[in-house]
Amino acid sequence: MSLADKTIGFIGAGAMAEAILAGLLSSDLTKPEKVFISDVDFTRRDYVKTRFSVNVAQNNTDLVKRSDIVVLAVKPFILQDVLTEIAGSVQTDQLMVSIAAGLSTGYISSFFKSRVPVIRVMPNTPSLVGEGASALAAGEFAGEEHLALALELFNSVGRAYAVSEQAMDAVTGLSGSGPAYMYLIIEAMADAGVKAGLPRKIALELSAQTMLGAAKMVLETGEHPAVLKDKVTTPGGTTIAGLHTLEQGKIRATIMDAVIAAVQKSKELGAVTK
Ligand SMILES: NC(=O)C1=CN([C@@H]2O[C@H](COP(=O)(O)OP(=O)(O)OC[C@H]3O[C@@H](n4cnc5c(N)ncnc54)[C@H](O)[C@@H]3O)[C@@H](O)[C@H]2O)C=CC1
Ligand SMILES: O=C(O)[C@@H]1CCC=N1
Repeated sequence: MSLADKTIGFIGAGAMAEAILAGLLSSDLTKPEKVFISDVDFTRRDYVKTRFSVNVAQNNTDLVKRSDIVVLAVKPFILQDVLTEIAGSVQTDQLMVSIAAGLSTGYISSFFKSRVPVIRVMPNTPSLVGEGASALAAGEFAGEEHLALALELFNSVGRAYAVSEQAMDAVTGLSGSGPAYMYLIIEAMADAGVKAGLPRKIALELSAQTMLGAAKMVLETGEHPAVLKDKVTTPGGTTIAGLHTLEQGKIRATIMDAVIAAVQKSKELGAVTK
C-alpha cells in the first residue's frame, strides 16, 4: 500500500499541518480530494481549505471516520482532549501519526482499547517548502508497513529518518527547534551586512542564500563541514579573521548549549505524561 491509496486527515490545521500539506500536495503523492482537515478555529480551517482545496470534516470524529491515516497536529496540551474525543471511533486498520512534541507513543496508545498503530514524528516547519527534516519512531503496535507509509509521507516534504523513540528529545532540540536558530543567524548576518552598508533586501537574501548553499554543500558533496570550511579560508584572509571572532565568542559551545537546553526542555515536557 502506498500513500496514493490512502485518505489522510489532519486534526488541527495550524502552522505544522499547513507546512506538511504544502509540501505533500506539491509532491503529487496525493490529491486534495484525498485529504481532510478539522479545526475548532473555523477561520483557520477555512483558510487552509481555501488554500489547498482539501475537504473539511464536520468535527474530529467525522474526520477519523473518513481517514486511513490520521495526523494529530494539535498542540501537546490539547492532545489529551482530542484523544479522549476520538478514541471510540478509531479502528485498528487506521494509522495514527502524532507530531506533538514530547508525547510518547505509549501515552497515545493508552487512550485506545485496541492495538491501534501509532507513529510519532518530529517534523519541522521548512516542510512548507519541501525542505523539512523529520524523524519518526514506531510505537508498539506499528509494523514495518506503517513506518514505510509515514516515511513516504514525510519524505514527500523533505528528508525523513526512522529513529528509536528514545532519540526523539534529541531530534526535537536539534531539527525540530533548529530552524529558529538558523533564522537568528540569518538575521544577524543580514544586520551586519546592513551595518556595513548593504541594502536590507540584498543583505537578507545574500545571508539566506549563503546558509542554503552551505547546507546543500554539506548534504550533496558528503564532505565534512570542516573540510568545506577550510576551502573557504585563505591564509591571512578575511574568513579566518571572521572565524577567529566566532571562536572568541564561543559560538560552538553556545550552539551546543542551545540545542541541549531544547533537548532538556523536551524531556521535561514529555515527563509530565510518562
Ligand atoms: N511549530 C513547529 O515548529 C513544530 C511543531 N510541532 C508540533 O506540532 C503540533 C502543532 O503545532 P503548530 O502547528 O505549531 O500549532 P498551531 O497552534 O499552529 O496549530 C494547532 C491547531 O490546532 C487547532 N486546535 C486546537 N484545539 C483543537 C481541537 N480540539 N480539535 C481540532 N483542532 C484544534 C488550533 O485551532 C490550531 O489551528 C504541536 O504538537 C507541536 O508540538 C512539531 C514540530 C515543529
Ligand atoms: O517549540 C516547540 O516546543 C516546538 C517543538 C519543536 C518546534 N517547535
